[in-house]
Amino acid sequence: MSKDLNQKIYVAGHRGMVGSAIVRNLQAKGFTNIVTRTHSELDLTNQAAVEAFFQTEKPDQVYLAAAKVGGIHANNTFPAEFIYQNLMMEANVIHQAFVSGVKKLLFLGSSCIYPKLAPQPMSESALLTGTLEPTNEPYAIAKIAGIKLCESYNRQYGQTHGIDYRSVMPTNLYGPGDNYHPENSHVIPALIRRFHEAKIHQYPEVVIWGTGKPKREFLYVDDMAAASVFVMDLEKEIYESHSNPMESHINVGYGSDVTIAELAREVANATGYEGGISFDSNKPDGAPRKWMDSSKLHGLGWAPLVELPVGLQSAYQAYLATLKL
Ligand SMILES: NC(=O)C1=CN([C@@H]2O[C@H](COP(=O)(O)OP(=O)(O)OC[C@H]3O[C@@H](n4cnc5c(N)ncnc54)[C@H](OP(=O)(O)O)[C@@H]3O)[C@@H](O)[C@H]2O)C=CC1
Ligand SMILES: C[C@H]1O[C@H](OP(=O)(O)OP(=O)(O)OC[C@H]2O[C@@H](n3cnc4c(=O)[nH]c(N)nc43)[C@H](O)[C@@H]2O)[C@@H](O)[C@@H](O)C1=O
Repeated sequence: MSKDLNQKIYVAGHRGMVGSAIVRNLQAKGFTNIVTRTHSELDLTNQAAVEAFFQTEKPDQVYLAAAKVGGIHANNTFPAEFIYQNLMMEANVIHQAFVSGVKKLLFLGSSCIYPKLAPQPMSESALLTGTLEPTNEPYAIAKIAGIKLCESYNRQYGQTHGIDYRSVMPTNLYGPGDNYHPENSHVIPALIRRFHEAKIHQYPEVVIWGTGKPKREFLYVDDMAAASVFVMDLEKEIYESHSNPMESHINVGYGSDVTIAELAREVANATGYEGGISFDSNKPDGAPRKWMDSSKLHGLGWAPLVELPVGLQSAYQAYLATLKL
């Protein structure tokens, strides 16, 4: 692990759920030179602005946790924004990082890069072996492009310029800093909000989108941040001993998954809601299952710490805190 606590680290997306957790993790480890810009200070889709930023700041390391992010409905409703903004942010940041001399970069992708019907659990080698889930194909294509940008810059310039750009593929994430929008968020923040409101207003029933049968694997955001810093800081020889240059991304999962119906009962428990639960099968289910094979990362020595019921309690407390702001 790198011991230089003064190296300049740019965390792109530092006000987002994952970016803010990465900043917390780095600060707890004693890193003192963390560079950040809000979206309004630096629009990462703007090539000239990104070039000027990198030429001025010349960071040593980059965590690329900025992205256009949303749940199944947002992905399905705004496909142009998801593909365009993510492609632009990735191309601008990865290229300008390279041009300005950044040696180490970590790109955050997503488990939706894998085919809709990939064998479970999904290993890194499942990439580009089948058709994607249609509700988030544009976002997934952009995330695959991010992986390929990192791989291509490593292949062409790794030896000559000493660069080492890595990609982590997170499973579905949740925790403090999440987006609680009623339609555009992911399932956990959506259900925390819906169950909380149902408890307060004593609604007899909460409606869950889809059939409740899809399975998802959920990882607490501070575990994701820890995994990101772990992968960034792994010695090159150790990282490469577990990866193939043509398959340089690495999965970050929790280890087990639950059905959406089981999740709904967990969220009801976490929020203290005692009414009924029903399912609206007119809403999309999305991928039937997205269970990650995280054995590569576990083999390198990383494991998650936060179990789902504990993480949901913490996420609920974080949601309640947002209501007092
Ligand atoms: N949440 C999840 O379940 C999962 C997330 N991921 C990936 O993890 C990463 C982080 O996601 P998460 O923290 O949840 O997302 P958030 O939406 O919480 O944060 C995204 C961040 O990106 C910033 N951002 C978006 N567009 C721009 C832009 N044009 N210029 C500058 N900054 C921009 C946002 O700033 P602002 O808010 O000001 O717009 C925000 O700080 C993403 O790459 C995402 O794809 C992967 C799998 C699952
Ligand atoms: C992280 C991942 O996130 C997205 O994919 P997804 O895994 O389908 O994520 P989701 O959290 O939105 O839904 C998970 C499941 O839950 C069900 N569900 C029930 N009720 C609600 C609900 O109220 N809101 C939401 N959003 N889903 C609900 C929903 O129908 C689905 O079956 C990608 O687009 C892509 O962005 C990506 O990478």
